[in-house]
This record gives sequence, C-alpha cells and structure tokens, in this order.
Amino acid sequence: MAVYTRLGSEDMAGIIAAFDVGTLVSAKGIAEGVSNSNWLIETQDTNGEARRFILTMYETRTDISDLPFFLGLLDHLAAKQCPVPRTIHDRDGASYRLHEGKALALIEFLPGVSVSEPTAGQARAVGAALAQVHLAAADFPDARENSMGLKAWQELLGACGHDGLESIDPDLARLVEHELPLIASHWPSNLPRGVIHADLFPDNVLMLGDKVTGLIDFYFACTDVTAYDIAVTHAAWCFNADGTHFQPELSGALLEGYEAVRPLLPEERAALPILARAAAMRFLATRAYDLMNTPDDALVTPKDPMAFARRLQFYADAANEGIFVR
Ligand SMILES: Nc1ncnc2c1ncn2[C@@H]1O[C@H](COP(=O)(O)OP(=O)(O)O)[C@@H](O)[C@H]1O
Ligand SMILES: N[C@@H](CCOP(=O)(O)O)C(=O)O
Repeated sequence: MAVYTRLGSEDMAGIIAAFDVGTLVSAKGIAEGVSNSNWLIETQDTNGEARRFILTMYETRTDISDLPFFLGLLDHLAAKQCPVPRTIHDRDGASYRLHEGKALALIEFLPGVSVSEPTAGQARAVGAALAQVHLAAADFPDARENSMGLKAWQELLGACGHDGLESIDPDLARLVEHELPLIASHWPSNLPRGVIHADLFPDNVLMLGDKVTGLIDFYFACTDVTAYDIAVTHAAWCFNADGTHFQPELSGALLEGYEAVRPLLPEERAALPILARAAAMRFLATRAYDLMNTPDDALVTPKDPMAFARRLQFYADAANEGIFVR
C-alpha cells in the first residue's frame, strides 16, 4: 500500500487545477511501491478527451532538494526518446509543487505491466533500455552523489549490528562481516562513470510483451560507476524472487541486450563480479535496516533481506566461475 498521505477530493481537485491538464475526473491510490505516495489521475480536457497521469507525493525517503535532478533527468531522457515518463509542469512552469510541506509532481502515465517472472526476451529488452539510458544521459548537465553508496551500506549495517543481523539469520552477520570489507577494498576506481538508475528492479519497469514501455522510479538515480548499474539490474532480474536460483539464461540475455546498444569495456566486464557483490550488499543493507526499523503497524511490509543475502553468497561463491564472461 503506497499512499501514506490522505488527500481529500477538494485538495486533489485544487492540486490538479494548478496544471493545464483538464478537470479532475478521478484519483485512485496505487498500491504498488513503498517509498512514495502515488495516485492514478484521470482528467477531461476542454475537448472532452480523457487523459491519465500519475501524481506522486514524495515522502520521507526522497529529499525535495534532489527533485530538480530527478525530474530534470526524466525530461532529458524523454526528449531523447527513452521510455520514461515526462513531467507535467504546472501553470507557473514548475516541475513540482509543495502541498502542506510535501512535494508533489505530475508525470505522464505510461502503459505496461511489471513482470514477476521475466523471460530471456524481456531481460534482453531491459538490458538494451538500460544502455539507452546510459548513452542518453551522457550529456545530462547535472550530477548527484550516490546517497546509497558504500558509506550508506556501512552505516545501515552498523546500525543493525552483529546481533541484529544474527536475529534475521544466524549466518547473516558472518556473511556481511566477510563481504563488506572485501567489497570496500576491491571497489573499482578506474571505470567510466555517469548517470545511473540504481534501482532498476522488475517493479520499476513497465512492459508489454518483450517491449519496455516505461522505466520509472528514478528516485535513487545518481552519478556513479556505469557498470554498477548493470550489476544492480543483474541482481534484480537474474534470480528468482527469493534469490535461491540464479537464472543464467536471463543473465546472458540481459548482458547481450545491453551490449547490443553499449558494448562494455574489458575492464567493465572484469569488474562485474565485485560490482554484483556490491549490488547485492546494497539491497541487503537497506532491507535489513528496514526490517529492523519498520513498526509492526506500518503501512508497508518490509522486503526480505535474505533474498539479497542469498544473491551475495551466490556471487561470492561464483566469483571465479565466469558467470559474466561472454
Ligand atoms: N509513469 C507511470 N506510468 C504508469 N504507472 C506508473 C508510473 N509511475 C508509477 N506507476 C505505478 O505506480 C507504482 C509505484 O510507483 P513507484 O515510482 O515505483 O513508487 P515508489 O517510489 O514508492 O517505489 C508503480 O509500480 C506503477 O504501478
Ligand atoms: N528496489 C529495492 C529498494 C526498494 O525500492 P522501492 O523502489 O520499492 O522504494 C528493493 O527491492 O529492495
């Protein structure tokens, strides 16, 4: 359930009236997602045409000062025909507005559904779309530090503590205490950097068949090692949900799709094993922290950190097995 803030119909009509998108017809809260509040908005324009939008209210996880980067990136990528939602600027030309202290943005509704058991064809299409974003963002003028980088993982896992991790799983503290310093000492410093999505999970990709119709939720986007974004997407797409089974056919297809658009440098491909461990650690860290710090009566169900602990263990065990070798 991702509507944390209740907006009455009068409030909603007033918010929509600030945009030149017609008259509000309906506003339906969207259950998916966990970070922000989202509504499906339907309006009727002056020609009587029905139009659909997504209204997002940014909650605590998204810093308002980052919105110019996120929303500006969407418009930059959309202008380059990437399958991302355009932002709808209000009557004053602003890309977001404040409502009772919280930021709101209206974005283009895109068709498609998020797949839960991707095919190789879908993985290939996602790889190609990710590469398209990396190339299209090459001349995006703004930059943003990765707020979910190594330092954040160390802080989050430190806050969980040895006993806290062991309370999740008896072997979790051992895995983290072995892997985190290894990742820190092997993080590659010589690779191409650029704008990355950093959270391209299946629930952030809209698809119709094998076609990517929407890349959404750019709210972890930042400037970091480009190949790390491939590692994040690999960890998110190439295993079953709980991380118990690696799916080599999806791995091969994802990388083929990516390289058909943006060939990897040899040093990027060589770094994928350590970057994959890092990606698994990143999501293990936020999920473990959230699991330990989400009130029992919270609106959302925390995600399972062990799904990414299993991915991390797999990548560590397979470090010399060439799963990323062409
Ligand atoms: N531009 C869009 N077009 C169509 N559906 C969207 C769009 N943006 C978000 N959604 C829907 O809203 C859900 C939550 O959006 P998301 O940005 O993932 O939320 P959160 O930031 O909370 O994770 C998505 O899973 C999708 O179903
Ligand atoms: N996708 C990650 C982080 C959660 O992000 P959100 O897009 O669901 O807010 C995960 O699954 O851990």
